[in-house]
Amino acid sequence: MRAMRPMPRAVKGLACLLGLWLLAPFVAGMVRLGDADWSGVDRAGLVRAAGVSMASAGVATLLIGLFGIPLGYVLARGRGWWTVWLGGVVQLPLALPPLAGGVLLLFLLGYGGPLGGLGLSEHFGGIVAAEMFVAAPFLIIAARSAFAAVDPVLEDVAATLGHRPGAIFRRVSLPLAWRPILAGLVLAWLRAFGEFGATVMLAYHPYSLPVFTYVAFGEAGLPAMLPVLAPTLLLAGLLMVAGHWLTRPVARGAAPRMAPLPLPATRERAEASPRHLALAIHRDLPGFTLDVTLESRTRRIAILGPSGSGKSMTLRAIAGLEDVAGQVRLDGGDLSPLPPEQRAVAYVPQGYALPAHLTVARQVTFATDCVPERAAAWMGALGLEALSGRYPAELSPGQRQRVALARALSRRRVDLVLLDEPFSALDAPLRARLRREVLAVLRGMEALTVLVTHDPAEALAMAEELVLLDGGRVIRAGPTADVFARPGSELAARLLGAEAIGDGVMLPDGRIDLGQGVGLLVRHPVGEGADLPPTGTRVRWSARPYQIRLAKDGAYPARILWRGTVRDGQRPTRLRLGDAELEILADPSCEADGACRVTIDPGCLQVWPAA
Ligand SMILES: Nc1ncnc2c1ncn2[C@@H]1O[C@H](COP(=O)(O)OP(=O)(O)OP(=O)(O)O)[C@@H](O)[C@H]1O
Repeated sequence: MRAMRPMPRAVKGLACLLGLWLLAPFVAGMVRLGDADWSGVDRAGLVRAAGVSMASAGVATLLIGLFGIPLGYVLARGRGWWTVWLGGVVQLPLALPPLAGGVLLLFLLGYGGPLGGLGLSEHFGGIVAAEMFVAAPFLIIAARSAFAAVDPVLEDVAATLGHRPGAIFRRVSLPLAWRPILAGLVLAWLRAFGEFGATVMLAYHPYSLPVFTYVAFGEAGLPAMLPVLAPTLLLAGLLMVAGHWLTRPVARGAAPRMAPLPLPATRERAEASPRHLALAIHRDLPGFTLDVTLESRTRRIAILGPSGSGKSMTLRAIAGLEDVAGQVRLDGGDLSPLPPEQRAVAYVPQGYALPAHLTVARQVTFATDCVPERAAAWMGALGLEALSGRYPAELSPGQRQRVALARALSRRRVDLVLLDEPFSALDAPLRARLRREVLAVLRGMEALTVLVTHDPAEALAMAEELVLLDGGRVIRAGPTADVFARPGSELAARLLGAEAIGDGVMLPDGRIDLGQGVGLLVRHPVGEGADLPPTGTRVRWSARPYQIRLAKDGAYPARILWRGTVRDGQRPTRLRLGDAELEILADPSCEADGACRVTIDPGCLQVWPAA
């Protein structure tokens, strides 16, 4: 459990003062208990009035809950002027003195009013109507805040798992918001139970408990009040205790048992055929425009880009969760008109989106078309079996990420696997193992995978095609090896991890003239010399710092300019190669100094025309 942080003294002092002020009238009443006059109390009338108040408050609260919970949801999720207007309207009864509220209700429900024919005036129904009017805002405001606190991404992910809006409301939004809503219902009942002003205007008869108290006060004065107040205090106290009990933390539910089967990927399967994804999507936001056009025939695409470049938005647009213009086509079929629950996607969002009220086992089996055996297999493969009864709050970020992965991959039918940084919270060995396992499963699936990542190595390991995004636009796309070899711009090269960058001029034999007689050999993955910038073009080139190695028999002469201290088993070393100065990570055991030779694999070089 989290350690308690000390509270500021001033805050505690102010809180206690208000608590004392609220308690003071009760103490004052207790002190006067001895003066209570029980003789003149109409006990039968008191019991009747208490019954009327309990029943009317109960009916009013039921109706308030039935209509107020949906209204709270609409206010929390709705957009536009009418939600603002509606939000103001529901607070009006709070702003009015209850007597004024009663007068307005009389205009509506009294004799001659538009709803006077209902005959609610001087009727039990009138008490309920008055209580609803004054007590409803308590529940609506509580429900609106409770729903607003539910992360909309949880609802989005539930939609991608096949749940329709009604089911999402019942299975995600309502359970997550339930405890504050229950507290709102208790408050509404208490307010309805104690309601006097509006009731006395609309329905003086039959006596509710507050009206009975008022009448008794008028007839017998203060000494008769204590016996009359006793049931009020008792009932209110009982309800508060019941409310506290109802809103206590819920007990842990038992996890369903599942018999694990081997993962689909462990069965030998040939890699499925490529799929055709065509994107032409556009979205204008204040300060950001997403404009992605992309055509790809492959099985696994990685989207790489700096933070805020639109990677997640693109993924969400493919899932149908983003309000974009344009089209998302898969194998020629237009997905754009389909809601997320009909797009057959396995979506792993960045924040994992695990509803707090479901155990790990229930999270993993949450999809409408979950295959329980597959879920069990994934739980085993991802090391989640021992955690199956835990709630998300009891998991580490890495464990939550694994649950989100298992949930997405346990669906029966998946056309698109959409992974938003699915391995980012995992430690390096687990990340490497999971990458391998997930890749093996993806190879065996018919689905097309779109992976969002910051990690060029992950993109290289997992994707056949690579898309580089910057500022909401595609700056380079193509086969992964091709994009790595020809990033096309310095920005793209840096996104791919280029750090050692030099200049040169293309020579006719597929080499780059680095100056001082050094001709750097470049091999294009598609074929020797193919698709290289034309001879004479000024180019920039790069390699990763660890891809330039000091070696006695290296192909190129170089000069060491500076050697740093060993860090993480490598020594940062600056050297001159031709006219370029490069920083590399050298093997610390290498003692070379001054003149040296280096080797660079021609296949790892990235080349692009200088701007
Ligand atoms: N409601 C909004 N109004 C204005 N801009 C928005 C809104 N929502 C998102 N953005 C902007 O859209 C851009 C793309 O967001 P997105 O989440 O797709 O980025 P990303 O590339 O996934 O970033 P990261 O790698 O940090 O997750 C960001 O620059 C963000 O500031």
